[in-house]
Amino acid sequence: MATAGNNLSAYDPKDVPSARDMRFGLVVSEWNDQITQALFQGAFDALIDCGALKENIVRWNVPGSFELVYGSKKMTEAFDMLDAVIAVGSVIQGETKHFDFVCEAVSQGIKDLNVRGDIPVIFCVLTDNNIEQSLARSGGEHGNKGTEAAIAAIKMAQLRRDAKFYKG
Ligand SMILES: Nc1c(NC[C@H](O)[C@H](O)[C@H](O)CO)[nH]c(=O)[nH]c1=O
Ligand SMILES: CC(=O)[C@@H](O)COP(=O)(O)O
Repeated sequence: MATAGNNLSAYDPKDVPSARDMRFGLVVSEWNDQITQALFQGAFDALIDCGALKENIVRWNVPGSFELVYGSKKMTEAFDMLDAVIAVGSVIQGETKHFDFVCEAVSQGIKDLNVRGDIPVIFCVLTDNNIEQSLARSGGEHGNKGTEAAIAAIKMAQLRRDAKFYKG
C-alpha cells in the first residue's frame, strides 16, 4: 500500500519500547528546509513522547541529502554511545536527472552504513515529485515521516540492544 491511505504519524506508544535511556543523533539536510525542519520536529516530538530526554538528542545539519551519508557516518564515529541516527532529507524532482542520482546515492549510502556499521541509521528522506507531495508527508494529510522515522529508530535501537544481549 502506498503512503496515501496510511498515516505516517500513527503509532501506539504501548507498542514502542521506552526511549528514556536511549541517545539519538539527527542529521538534517538544509535543502528544502521548510520540509526538513518539519520532518525534524516530527521526529523530535515523537522521541520525546516515547520517553527520550532532550539532552540525549543531538542534531547536526548538512548542506543537502547527498551529504547525509557522510554526516551520518561521522556522527556514528563521533558519539559511540548513540543508540540510533536518523538521516532527515527532502529530495524533490527538478528538470533534470539529478534527482535520480541524489536519491540513489543517499539511499544506497545509508543502506551501506547499516550494513557496515553497528548503529542503525534510519532513512527519513522524502523523494517526491513535487512540493505538494513533500508537504503532505511532513505534517500534512499523510502525516509526518519524521514521526515514522523516530518510531523506527527506537525499535531498531531496542533490536540492537537485544542482539547484544543474546551475543553476550
Ligand atoms: N536538489 C536537491 C538536492 N541537491 C543537492 C545535493 O543533495 C548535494 O547537496 C549537492 O549535490 C552537493 O553535493 N539536495 C536535497 O536534499 N534535495 C534536493 O531536492
Ligand atoms: C533533486 C535535485 O537535485 C533537483 O531538485 C535539482 O533540480 P534540477 O534537476 O532542475 O537541476
